[in-house]
Amino acid sequence: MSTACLVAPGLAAGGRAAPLPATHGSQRCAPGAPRLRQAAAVRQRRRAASGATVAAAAPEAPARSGGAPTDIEYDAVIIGSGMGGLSTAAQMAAKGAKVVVLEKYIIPGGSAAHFERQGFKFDVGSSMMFGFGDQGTTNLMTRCLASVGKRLETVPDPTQIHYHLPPGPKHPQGWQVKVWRDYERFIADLTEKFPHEREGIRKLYDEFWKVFNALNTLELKSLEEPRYLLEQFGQHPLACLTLASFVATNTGDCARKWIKDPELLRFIDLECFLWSTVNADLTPLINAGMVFCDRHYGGINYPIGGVGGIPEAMADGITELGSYVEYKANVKEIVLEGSGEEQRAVGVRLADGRVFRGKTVVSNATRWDTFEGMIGEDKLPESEKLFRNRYKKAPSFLSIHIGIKADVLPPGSECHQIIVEDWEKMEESYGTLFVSIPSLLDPSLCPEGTHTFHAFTPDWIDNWSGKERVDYERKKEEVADAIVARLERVFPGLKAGTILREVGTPRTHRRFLNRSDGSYGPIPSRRPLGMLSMPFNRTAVPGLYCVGDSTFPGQGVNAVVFSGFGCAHRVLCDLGKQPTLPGVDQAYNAMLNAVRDRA
Ligand SMILES: NC(=O)c1ccc[n+]([C@@H]2O[C@H](COP(=O)([O-])OP(=O)(O)OC[C@H]3O[C@@H](n4cnc5c(N)ncnc54)[C@H](O)[C@@H]3O)[C@@H](O)[C@H]2O)c1
Ligand SMILES: CC(C)=CCC/C(C)=C/C=C/C(C)=C/C=C/C(C)=C/C=C/C=C(C)/C=C/C=C(C)/C=C/C=C(\C)CCC=C(C)C
Repeated sequence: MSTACLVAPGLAAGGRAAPLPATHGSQRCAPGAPRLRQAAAVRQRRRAASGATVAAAAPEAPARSGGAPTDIEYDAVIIGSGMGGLSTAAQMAAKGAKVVVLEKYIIPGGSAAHFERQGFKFDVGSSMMFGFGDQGTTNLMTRCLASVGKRLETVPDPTQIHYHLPPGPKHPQGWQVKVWRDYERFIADLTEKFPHEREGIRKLYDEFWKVFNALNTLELKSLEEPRYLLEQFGQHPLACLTLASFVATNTGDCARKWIKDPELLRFIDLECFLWSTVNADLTPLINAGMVFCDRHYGGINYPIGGVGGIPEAMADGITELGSYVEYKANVKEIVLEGSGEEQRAVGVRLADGRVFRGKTVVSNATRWDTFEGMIGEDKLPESEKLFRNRYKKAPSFLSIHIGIKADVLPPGSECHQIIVEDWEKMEESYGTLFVSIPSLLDPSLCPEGTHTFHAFTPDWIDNWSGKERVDYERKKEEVADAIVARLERVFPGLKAGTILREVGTPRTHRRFLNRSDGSYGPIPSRRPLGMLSMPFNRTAVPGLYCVGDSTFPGQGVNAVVFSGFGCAHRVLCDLGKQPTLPGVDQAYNAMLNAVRDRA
């Protein structure tokens, strides 16, 4: 059985979990409450929530599907209800636009959905949630939900990650470190492992704060829109100049400026790899600033009832604002009208023959699926050829969802853990093991005395191609057994304590998430020019926009939500629903394209 074929969504309603105090300078966070107290509090809040009046996610996700009319022209026809597509729809609907989101699957969320088996609720993919803070401007999840009148109860995670690391010259037995929500505690623990790098560690992580503090002052909108940029430069010149000075920088350059120890540099590579799937040299510094600081500022927060509650709440909010989310709507073609340079996207055609017309079309599918599948390889614009030279598909994942007996977990286990046994194999298939146990934060996800345990590791579709059903099923179990055996080092008794297990492969991801080769997203084929290499939302086809992890800033739920904020803003300007500066707009975008073509 595959990872994401049947879903019974259901989640809690209720008020927001009490935020942890933030103070680094003024912005660092205290560690979360002890686990047991926290779990009891969650149960109590869930009980209270059943009678709560706070606007929150409603459980019946796909209930409103099926009613989107085909006889109107939408402001935007949005392909895909991943968090990129939904956040675009939410921002547009909140500004009074009429949109329709067309989703091939039966529920919203894409990589950020969840599914249920025998009383265990599992996240399909995403489980480490950034952007749920309630201060600043980088709390994109909170703000996106709020734009459609929703707010989810979340549980603060006291750590972002517990790393289990391989032996090295300074640590012949291997070593461990936890990224605490409390910034100073994390820095102190890391410094204890590398006392000779005390100053470098502080300087490097302080550099990330410069980026984050700048981002956290700006209103976050489309970087393709000059009026907004000019306003931001006018209101926050220092923040904008700081970001401008970092736009072309990668994290590796910055790391080597401050750190010399090769083992510590490998750790910085891993800090990047775990979310960007590439090492520090290929990871834009601006993205790193966002990830390495928001985990201490807004913190990592788990939505009670499961990650899939986020897209469900968004879909509800969008429909409540008079727009539409349509499931089992498989877009086969982007309809183009006109000829030559005049050709523009005017709608989409579904597999069942229905046509939805729009003033604009926004694709949340990957760029490969959008241009190969829905437009045609023969019509590939030059800019997309350039994209394919610069970016390739990241591997997919092998996913093992396990329902386990609670006593398998060592006392004090953290929700998110990473295991690397050999630095040389970190980036290889099956090299790094990722573990997520969200029931540690939200016990409502599974029966009492059990936990939901999701282990995953990078894997390529080629490892699974051309296999007959029986061989495919056998290989799935063999590979999963080998990974479970390796996990036993950290979780002794995992195999014996397994109640149920389901294995998903890159083929599963391709089939259910509709992502080319099941890929996690684009990764640079060569050193990128910081954030400048990745395309924004406009495409070379007039009227067609892309959103999601094929656009700046790339993979990550909060990242694709940012791309949704940017996309909605750009589309609304192009529709004349938000102010822009027409003459300057054209010149600015021509200049931006010229710079990016050379990037
Ligand atoms: N934080 C974590 O722990 C974690 C883990 C895994 C993934 N992620 C990230 O979550 C992010 C979510 O990304 P996203 O919004 O860009 O994409 P997505 O893949 O989540 O969503 C795309 C949606 O488009 C739909 N779709 C594709 N082709 C279609 C078609 N022809 N017709 C109709 N619908 C179609 C898919 O079914 C899917 O629902 C990704 O960046 C991923 O890397 C995060
Ligand atoms: C004109 C121009 C261009 C410029 C000028 C200057 C300026 C003003 C600039 C500005 C800029 C900006 C605004 C930017 C922004 C940015 C952003 C927002 C970014 C964001 C990012 C984010 C990210 C990247 C995120 C990510 C995350 C992720 C991916 C996560 C993941 C996770 C995982 C996978 C984990 C798992 C683990 C375990 C389970 C263990």
